[in-house]
Parts: sequence; C-alpha cells; structure tokens
Amino acid sequence: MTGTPTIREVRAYTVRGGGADYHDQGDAHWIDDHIATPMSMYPEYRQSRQSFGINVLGTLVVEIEASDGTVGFSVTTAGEIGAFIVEKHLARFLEGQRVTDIERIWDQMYKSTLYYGRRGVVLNAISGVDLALYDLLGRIRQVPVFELLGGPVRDELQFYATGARPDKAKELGFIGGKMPLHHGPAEGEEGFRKNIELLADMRGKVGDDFWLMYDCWMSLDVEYATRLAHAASDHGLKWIEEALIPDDYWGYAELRKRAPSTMLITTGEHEATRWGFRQLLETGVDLIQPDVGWCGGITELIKISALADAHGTMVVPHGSSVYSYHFVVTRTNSPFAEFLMMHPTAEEVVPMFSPMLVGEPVPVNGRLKVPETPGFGVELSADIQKHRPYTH
Ligand SMILES: C[C@H](O)[C@H](O)[C@@H](O)[C@@H](O)C(=O)O
Ligand SMILES: [Mg+2]
Repeated sequence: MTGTPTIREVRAYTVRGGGADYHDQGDAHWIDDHIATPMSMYPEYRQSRQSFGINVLGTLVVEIEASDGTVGFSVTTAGEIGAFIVEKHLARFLEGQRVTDIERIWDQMYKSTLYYGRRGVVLNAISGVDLALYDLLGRIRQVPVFELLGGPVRDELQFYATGARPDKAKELGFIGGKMPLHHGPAEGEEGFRKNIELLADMRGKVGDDFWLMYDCWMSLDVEYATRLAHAASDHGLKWIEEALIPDDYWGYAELRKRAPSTMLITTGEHEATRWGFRQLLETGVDLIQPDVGWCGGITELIKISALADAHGTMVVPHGSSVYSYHFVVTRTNSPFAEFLMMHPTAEEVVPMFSPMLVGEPVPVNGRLKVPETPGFGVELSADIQKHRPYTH
C-alpha cells in the first residue's frame, strides 16, 4: 500500500516509581501491607511484597517513531530486561516495516523469542511493543484505538475498585470492591479466621448488594481455597481471584468443582497468549483477567477474548489503565472493568499509572466515557526521568 508510513526507529526506556509497575510504591501503601502471596510461607517475606522483589522490574516505555515523524508509545511492566529484549531482539522486526503490519510483526516477535519466552517478561515486552504500535496507528489515522478495534458496544465503562477500602469505593460510585487477601495457609486457623472476619466486617459496612471479592494473588492451595470459598459465601463473596499459581490448571479445575456454584472462580492476570488462556478456559473458570500489558498486547487479547466468548466466559482485563479501557469498551463479553486504587489508603481516585501519563482518564462515580483522543489518548509526562539503557 503506497503512502503508508514505515517504522523508522524503536526506542526502549526504563522508569522507576509507580506508573505501569504500580507495585513500585513508597512506604505505607495498602498495596504492600501484609498481602498473602506464594512467598508468605517464608515469614521474612510475609509483611511486604517489595521485600521479595515484586517491584524489581520497574516500568518499560516503548517508543516507536514512524517515517512521517509520528511517535507512538506505551508503558508496561518490564524495566531494563524488557528494554534489552526490545532493543536487542524485537526492534529488527519493526524497523523498515509499514506501521500497519501489526499481525506479522507480532507473529515474528513471538516465534523468534519462543526459545526463551512464551510467557512472563518476554510477553510483557512484546505487549509493550504491540500497544505502542496501536498507539502509533491511532495517532497516524487520528482515531482512538477503540475505533481500530470495531468501535464501542457501550457508551461508557463501569468499574469495580481494587483496594483496601470497598466501603469508600461504594461511596465513590464503583459497582464493587476487591480486597487483597492478607493471610495464607502458613498462618493457619488464626489467619483463616482473620480473612473471614475482615470480609464479614466489610459486608456489614457496604450492605448486601455491593459486590465484594477477594484477590488471593496465587497464595493458596486447593484445600484452603475451597474452605475459604465456602466460608466466604456466607458473606456474599462474588468471586475468589487467582487462588492458585498460574500453572496449576488442574487445581483450578478442581477448585471450580469444589467451590460453591454461585461463586465465580477467576484468574488470568499472570497468564499469557491464546494458548495459555485456552488451557485456562478448559478448566472451567468463570471469568478471565488477562493484563493487556502482559498477555501479548491488543493483538493477542483480541484472540484470547474471542476464545473466551466462544466458551461463554467473561473477560475483565486486569487493571491496565487506558490500555484495557479501549479494549473493554469494544467487547460484548467484557461488561465491566477494573480500577486499581493507587491512592496509598485507597480512599481517593487517582490515575492508575500515576505519575507517568498526562491525560490519563479516571472513573467519575465509578464510570468513564473513553476519550476519543487519537491512539490511547495519553502522553508521557515530561517530568519523569526516563533512561535508555540499551541501543541497537
Ligand atoms: C491487589 C492484588 O494483590 C494485586 O496487587 C493486584 O495488582 C492484582 O492482583 C489485581 O487484580 O488488581
Ligand atoms: Mg488480581
């Protein structure tokens, strides 16, 4: 196709402090306060997830400059490792190609990294490149990304809020509140009792109709998760999220069988690609939560979402700011979205990827009309210190 701009240069930067690596926060933040994880069996790593390195990666910024001078960008969680993969490996599949060759670029990025990738930070890096390509194409075409994806199926998004204060989330107009689970199996019956007491207390504060969910961040086993689900169902828990480690597909199938039929079994934020989600969908989980910055980007999430739709499974992407909003608004099997409360006490709405994205929209009264600004509609803040550790 003549006249289509080509890709002149790909650049990868790292940034520290919040942003896409939203676990990279200062002290006294709810998101790092005694949250149960697979590392909780080690007492020295039980109080803080930063103590075992949840924030080691930092933010990866991918910039893609076209031959007409337009620059698209994205942010995701991948840091310096991601910058190395983008500069030293993935850039070769983009530079010189047309900005519209997104599918072929994705296929070459994925297949060329299979010998060391498949999931994890390599897919985060591929996702970052894919998101930047969609931002670039939207800017060149002067349309929001959601118009590149078939257009909106709803006028606005509605959100549940993730954080320590579902009672405040209800006041702020959200449709539900997801709390982190604080105690895992290593804390025995006392921890189990505290988990249920916290839920019961919050149910008393929000009333019977407001959604309450627990996010278990891979910390449980099938036995504990089954017991927790049954005890929590007495307090109307709507879903139990990521109870097990991502690779335990067999455990998720068993948990689905054992848990109360009215409780949703959800997971997926640490899963990647259509193949990983096919395996997950075949376990029978009720709702999948891919992160568009980690699962393979928009190009792969389209395939994952269609597969889920064929299974009758909802897709509610893990909180990834504008990058998921432009997707969710175009999918009939994505009826609502997640908003991560990044305010330190989860009592106020602040931009999810603060302080990195200028123009980052936030829900008002738990709802948001996705802005029709070209691309993903945000700019990288000039105030952040971005560092380019590698070139090619
Ligand atoms: C609140 C959870 O522990 C994680 O920090 C959160 O990022 C993720 O699991 C989520 O679903 O938002
Ligand atoms: Mg989660």
